[in-house]
Amino acid sequence: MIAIDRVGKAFPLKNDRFVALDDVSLSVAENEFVTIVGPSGCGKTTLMNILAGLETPDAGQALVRGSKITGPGPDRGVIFQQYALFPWLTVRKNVEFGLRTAGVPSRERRDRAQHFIDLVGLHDFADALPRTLSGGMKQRCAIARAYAVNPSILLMDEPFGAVDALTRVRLQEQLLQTWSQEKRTVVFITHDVDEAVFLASRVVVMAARPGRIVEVIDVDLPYPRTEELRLSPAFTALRNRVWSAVYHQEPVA
Ligand SMILES: Nc1ncnc2c1ncn2[C@@H]1O[C@H](COP(=O)(O)OP(=O)(O)OP(=O)(O)O)[C@@H](O)[C@H]1O
Repeated sequence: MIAIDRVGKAFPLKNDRFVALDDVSLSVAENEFVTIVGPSGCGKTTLMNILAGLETPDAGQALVRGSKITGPGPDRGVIFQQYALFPWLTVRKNVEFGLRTAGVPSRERRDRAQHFIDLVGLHDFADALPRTLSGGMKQRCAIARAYAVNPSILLMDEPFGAVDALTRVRLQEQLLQTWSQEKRTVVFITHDVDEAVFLASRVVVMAARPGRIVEVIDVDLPYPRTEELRLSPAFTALRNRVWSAVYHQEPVA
């Protein structure tokens, strides 16, 4: 579905260049949920921007279904940490927004928006303005909006970074519930090791200087993922493994 093939990206520094990504290769299967975790500056956002079509690699290429990514496209929905909702539009109008620009007729627009508003549990807030919603609700609205245009890929960059710990756990469970009902290929970036393991079927661990993949860890735990599972020894063992891979990285000589 997604193929990242020996991608490299450098940014110019004053008298030097900063290698944000060095020889990064990764394949993501259709409807797979992959998380990317790593320390600050390891190139996670740069990689996401390449997949979103907002940056181009200097070396290698990124492909979706065999076609090179050359720009943003409706096959990929992007969700950032900032909620990026239009403050003057209601939840419903925010969710309908992408459908309107895609020229979907109003009846279908309304039905599709309602479906995804219900799916993320915002039915009672469909006509509310974003400022009246909590951070978690805003992010659920952003997820509904991304889903509504029916992308086959969801690219999520620290989407739950701005909410409190308890809300974050709820949002993770809610996202998995949405995903299990409407499967998509998901690439999800996070700093949070627990989040990375809880959500994914594979965790990609990156390191900095240069930005690269150091390990890909299979999360061999069944879905649906429950609170019980989060407290299980199997989860803890995997979490500890990912933690070590992230926090005991050897700098490259
Ligand atoms: N447009 C740019 N120009 C110069 N340097 C850049 C640019 N974009 C990113 N970088 C540098 O590339 C490195 C990787 O950045 P990136 O945002 O991809 O890392 P990250 O892993 O997402 O970090 P964080 O977790 O802190 O968001 C950083 O050191 C950053 O300073």
